[in-house]
Amino acid sequence: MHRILVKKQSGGINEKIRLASSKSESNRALIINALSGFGGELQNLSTARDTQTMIRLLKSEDSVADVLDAGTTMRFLTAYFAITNQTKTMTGTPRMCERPIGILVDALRSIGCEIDYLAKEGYPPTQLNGFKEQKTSEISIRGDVSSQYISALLMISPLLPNGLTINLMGEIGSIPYITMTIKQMEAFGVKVMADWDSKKLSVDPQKYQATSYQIESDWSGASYWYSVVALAENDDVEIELLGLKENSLQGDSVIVNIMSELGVKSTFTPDGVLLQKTKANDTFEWDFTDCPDLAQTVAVVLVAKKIKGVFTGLESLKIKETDRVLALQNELAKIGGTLEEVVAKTRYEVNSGGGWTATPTFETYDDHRMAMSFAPLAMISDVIIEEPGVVAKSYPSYWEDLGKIVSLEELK
Ligand SMILES: O=C(O)C1=C[C@@H](OP(=O)(O)O)[C@@H](O)[C@H](O)C1
Ligand SMILES: C=C(OP(=O)(O)O)C(=O)O
Repeated sequence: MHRILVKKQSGGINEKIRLASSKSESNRALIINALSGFGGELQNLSTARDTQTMIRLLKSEDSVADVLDAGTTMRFLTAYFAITNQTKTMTGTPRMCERPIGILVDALRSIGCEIDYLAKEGYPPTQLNGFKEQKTSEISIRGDVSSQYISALLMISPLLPNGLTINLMGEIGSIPYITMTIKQMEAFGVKVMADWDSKKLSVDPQKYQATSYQIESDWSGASYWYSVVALAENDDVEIELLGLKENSLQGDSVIVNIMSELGVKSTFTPDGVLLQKTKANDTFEWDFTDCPDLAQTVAVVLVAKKIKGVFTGLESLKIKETDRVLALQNELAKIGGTLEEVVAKTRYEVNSGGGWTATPTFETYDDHRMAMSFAPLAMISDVIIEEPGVVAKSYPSYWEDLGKIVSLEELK
């Protein structure tokens, strides 16, 4: 078992951090570039394991594609391999094989792809057996389980001989990730007709144009730096995050607004964004439907700063790298916090108790965001993070970067 001690940092901070690149943008650019014939030039591709896995599997001629724990890689490659008529076994970690894929498989089957389940109906591993002819050009798909199914279908749709119309059913989660997909498709010369009032996305048959594409830094990764500033007890704290843009494709850039209520002022600079301390509100309410990956960051900040919170839109958290609601409940308890479901499956309250005295040790549940959300508590006390290597999924240089402002010690 590996553990890392993150030592309390109470001094002033004046630091510039070059943020890691976005794995979400990288994985879309890689799929779209592959569909354009691999002719483009992708700049600032992420070093995240999820992206490196995508690169490896796009090149591999192996009949088995093991995506490890990468959700986008699983969903995007399933659609990509299916539609490009490749025979592949799609698999991943035990947790990946508990993350549903049935909605995507049903949609691909109705379009004309041959796909079998190799273990449990609705879940990986799957066997992709090719695509002969398009059976339909209009499908309906639930929008409340994962937007990744919709992004996966959108990206392959220009290649379908009759194009594709996708009717989105029910609530739609993670919409900014769908618009990110659409904008990246457009950057490669493809037009998508999106009618959000009637929840209809249509794509005519078209060719992607290979192009040069620059990937932005990662706003989800930026959120942990916002935590550092929000939790700092010293007012003399300034961190400039390099590589971020105000007009981002990433919905997680909403962290700017969230943290403006929790004690962090953002000022955009020519190189990125400057974070400074400001006063926090006493209460906080947010709907995370559009930005599920920020929920852990914000929950930790609320408990540590003793700000009472109300969270909605957490439905998808239970089927991510771990059940993030349960993981948060377990670990927040170690700092006197609670995340309580007050209205079944919709409304949660975040409360804080008396705080903590001994050095807390946080488990990470094979979830990079658990490690990265809890480590900034070092602005208040020493903390120990178990299995710190989990950060490799999205932000491999997280500890190296954090080490610029705090002392880290590997424990046996
Ligand atoms: O499309 C993407 O890049 C992602 C979409 C989101 O998933 P869901 O659509 O399953 O919420 C998000 O949580 C994930 O980290 C990345
Ligand atoms: C949920 C995440 O990723 P994925 O679904 O792509 O595994 C994440 O990065 O927080």
